[in-house]
Amino acid sequence: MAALTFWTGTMDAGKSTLALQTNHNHAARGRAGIIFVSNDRTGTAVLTSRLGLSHSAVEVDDEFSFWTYVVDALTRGSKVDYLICDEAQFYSPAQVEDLAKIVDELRIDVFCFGILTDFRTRLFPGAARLVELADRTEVLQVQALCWCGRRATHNARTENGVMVTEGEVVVVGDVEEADSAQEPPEVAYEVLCRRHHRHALTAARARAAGRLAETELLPFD
Ligand SMILES: Nc1ncnc2c1ncn2[C@@H]1O[C@H](COP(=O)(O)OP(=O)(O)O)[C@@H](O)[C@H]1O
Ligand SMILES: Cc1cn([C@H]2C[C@H](O)[C@@H](COP(=O)(O)O)O2)c(=O)[nH]c1=O
Repeated sequence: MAALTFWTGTMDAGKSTLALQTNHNHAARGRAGIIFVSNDRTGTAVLTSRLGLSHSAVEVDDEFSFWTYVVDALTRGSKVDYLICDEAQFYSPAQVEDLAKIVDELRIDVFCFGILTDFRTRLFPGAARLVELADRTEVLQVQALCWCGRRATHNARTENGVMVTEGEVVVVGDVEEADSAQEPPEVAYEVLCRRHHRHALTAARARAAGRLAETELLPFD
């Protein structure tokens, strides 16, 4: 039975890696899949993992219709057994509804990967619709860690090294450890536990305050 599965986790949790592994495992058994992505941080129409793997993909923009794309492919005689959908938080609710329709009406497996919440801790509309519609929502087992050692649950955005909680929701970027010897990046992300997100206490701020050496850091729980 086809299913809509949503794999989620913070930034840097391994979602794109799992997306590529999922594609590899299904393709290795002769199943035919299509890979979709939206706004990958390395460019257009490519799905990349920080572990170094990458794969060409179909770029999903605001106008894109999953339904039309897949029905066209089937009409042309292509076999489609599954879809891999990365950066799914950027899809619109209507696009997510199309994915559910593809599962139900065309009996194609859909595997989605994306973060749940933005830098303000609010759900992305696409991720919210996925949680509402998915047959299964799974959290990645690999834990991204806050600088304090707790499980990272939130994505923080920094601008010139300072954590911000206001701004455009979509700003493509990477997790980057600010190097004290260099200018901090204009925009970067850092994963934090809830407490340190609430306190806007990034690794750089903690280091500056001498907190990293204190009891805050250990024990890991
Ligand atoms: N040099 C490295 N050695 C081992 N693992 C790494 C290395 N660099 C990154 N990773 C792993 O890659 C993960 C990020 O994978 P990626 O698929 O790009 O994440 P996501 O799509 O969730 O943002 C990190 O959580 C880490 O486990
Ligand atoms: C929190 C947050 C993230 N983004 C962007 C930054 C990255 O380009 C992607 C997440 O990619 P990853 O593969 O999960 O690391 O999302 C954003 O635009 N707005 C945000 O609030």
